[in-house]
Amino acid sequence: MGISFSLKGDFIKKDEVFALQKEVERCHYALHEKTGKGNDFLGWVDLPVNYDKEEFDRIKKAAARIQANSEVLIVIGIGGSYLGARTALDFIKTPFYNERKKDTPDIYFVGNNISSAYLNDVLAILGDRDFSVNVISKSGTTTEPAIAFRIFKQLLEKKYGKAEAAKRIFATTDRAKGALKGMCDREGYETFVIPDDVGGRFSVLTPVGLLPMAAAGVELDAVMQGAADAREKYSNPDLKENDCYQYAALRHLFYQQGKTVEILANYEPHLTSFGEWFKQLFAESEGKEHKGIFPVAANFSTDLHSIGQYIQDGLRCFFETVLWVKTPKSAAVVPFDAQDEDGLNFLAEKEIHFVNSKAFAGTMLAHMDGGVPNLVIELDKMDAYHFGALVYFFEKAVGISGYLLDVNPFDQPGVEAYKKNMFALLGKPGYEDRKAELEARL
Ligand SMILES: O=P(O)(O)OC[C@H]1O[C@](O)(CO)[C@@H](O)[C@@H]1O
Repeated sequence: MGISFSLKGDFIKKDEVFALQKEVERCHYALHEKTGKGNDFLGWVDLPVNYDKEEFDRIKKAAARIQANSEVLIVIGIGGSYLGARTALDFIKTPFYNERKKDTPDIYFVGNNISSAYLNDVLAILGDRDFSVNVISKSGTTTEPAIAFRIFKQLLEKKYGKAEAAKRIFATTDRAKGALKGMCDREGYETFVIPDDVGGRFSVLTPVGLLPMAAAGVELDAVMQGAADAREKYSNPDLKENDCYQYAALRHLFYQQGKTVEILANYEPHLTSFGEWFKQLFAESEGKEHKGIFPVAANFSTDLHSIGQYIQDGLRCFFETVLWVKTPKSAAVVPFDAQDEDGLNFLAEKEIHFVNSKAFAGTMLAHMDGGVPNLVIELDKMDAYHFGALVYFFEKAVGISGYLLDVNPFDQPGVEAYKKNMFALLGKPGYEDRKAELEARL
């Protein structure tokens, strides 16, 4: 499997890492034997081999129907009900997926913010093209997707009539409970299940991520194979043999040294949204009890010209994890220029990826010289197989890392605070006292 991991420099000695063997082993067995905190949300551990095959086929059939009758697929969801599919398309296809000539529908993601301007822009881009909707919400009551669903459901019904609209709505939600599930049963929408034991941020390999991927023509079998191979590879409790556990252990050691921020850096714009997915996975899993590494993402070399200064010379409170892709999706060379006014002819006819690789190596050494530890995850390429594998690598790593930190990595109670305030300020019935108290503070 084409993923490798290494610690660069000597910020931490190998022996210090391996000294965590017993601790890591405890976390490993807590995950695999389901005896740790949040153990009712461990469905993702065996998901790559233990998933509903009948539903998997149904996803492919639904995707084929969407491809046949829709020029656009509107995907509605937020957080884990959105970021996995978004990053899969960018990673496996391209961030220019919608602009590319293709025989699969354009895909637009809505319901991941509360901006009327964003919604209006998507409506304008959609125009009068034929479309379908995939609404994704485990709870069915999340404000952002619920508002968007109202809008696109009404648009579908106006355009096609209620019966035909119902055939164009695909809902990915809880098996039995929730507002969305109730609506699906009543209206006859085709539904796909977010398993009870898989939380939102761990749901990319469920129908949450798989239906939009399939609609875009991604080979789902390759995604699942990558994840299954990663599951196998990272199931060894021996820290010396397990790259994923070494990554988790190193994060823990850096955290103990006061490195409270992790920058996930990449050198491919196809990985920008992977950084967004990573941020949710780690922030919701570890940021609790006033503990946890704060995850941020950076896109190099772009951001070397913005936050690069801070990384080199600012506070020393972070470490970097660099995602490096060995083989780019396509190649190009630096052209020769007879004038050579920019002095770049020494690079003429050289691969642009070669230049990128030297930017990566040079940056890593500069940042390490500046006191920033570097971890490197090397990926052979960006395809469906490696996407599945990389997703599993990070999911397993955050499980171990969260247990090392002694938090429940599988809940997210803190997310409720803003929702309660928002509902109170919006005047939701039942929140009257809170509304008065909050308004007095504004
Ligand atoms: O699928 P739902 O229930 O709409 O929730 C969306 C997201 O909201 C959260 O519950 C809180 O951010 C996430 O964990 C989840 O991914």
